[in-house]
Amino acid sequence: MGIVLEAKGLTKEFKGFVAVNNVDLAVEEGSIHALIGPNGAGKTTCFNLLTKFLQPTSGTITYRGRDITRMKPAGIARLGLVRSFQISAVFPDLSVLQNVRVALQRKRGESYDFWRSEKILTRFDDEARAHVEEVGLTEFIDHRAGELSYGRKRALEIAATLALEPDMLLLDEPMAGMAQADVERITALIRRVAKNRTILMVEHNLSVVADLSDRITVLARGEILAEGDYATVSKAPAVIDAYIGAGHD
Ligand SMILES: Nc1ncnc2c1ncn2[C@@H]1O[C@H](COP(=O)(O)OP(=O)(O)OP(=O)(O)O)[C@@H](O)[C@H]1O
Repeated sequence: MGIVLEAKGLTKEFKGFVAVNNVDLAVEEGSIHALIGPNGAGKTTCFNLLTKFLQPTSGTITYRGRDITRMKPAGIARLGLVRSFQISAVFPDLSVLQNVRVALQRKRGESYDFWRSEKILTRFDDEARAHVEEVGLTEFIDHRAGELSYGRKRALEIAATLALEPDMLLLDEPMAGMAQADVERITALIRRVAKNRTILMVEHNLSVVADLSDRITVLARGEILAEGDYATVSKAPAVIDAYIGAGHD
């Protein structure tokens, strides 16, 4: 094992307001690591810094020992560090299979003209089917993505993300807006895709966090309050105070 993703002294200021303040974070290979904290703690900002959607004011980020601090999201995705697609990236009029195939074509199509070759399109189909199966959507493979339930759309989004062959997946509130049945389905799915990958997620649902995470980092006011497994962080007085003081949804 070892550290896959590491941030040191990560800081982000917005016009003098420090949203993330000197955060050190180390994500262990093969683990499920959660970033939690009350509203306004800086989780989203931190996530956007780690996925390179925002540039830090100061600090460094390394992925597998390589400095990625100044890289772009597409560049780190090629290294295997992939952020899950947003729901809006799922094409509602395409089928489940076609959506995953588009993701595969997008990845491979960068340097070659694959569109003309029937054989290669068929090969994409086989690969796409495997990803659809991995997320448990085989029975919906020919359904329009727009007809899927919210939770199944999220599963499709994860299948499209898997098409990019991530070693590490970054998930932004995977349970947001979900009914309990979907929460259970996506929890099982995350556990399954985590078997041979590393996962970092921002998540509000604390029972999901307790259930899934090997390690939890608690942020409040842009700083790390506590870190450890759920039993450890949930007992830390600073964490209890922060959640009670700031309110939580
Ligand atoms: N682009 C921005 N410009 C100015 N301030 C910002 C910007 N983005 C975030 N902030 C501020 O930084 C702080 C942290 O915000 P962030 O969204 O990272 O918190 P969070 O922990 O994700 O909160 P939530 O749980 O409510 O999503 C907040 O006070 C927010 O108002």
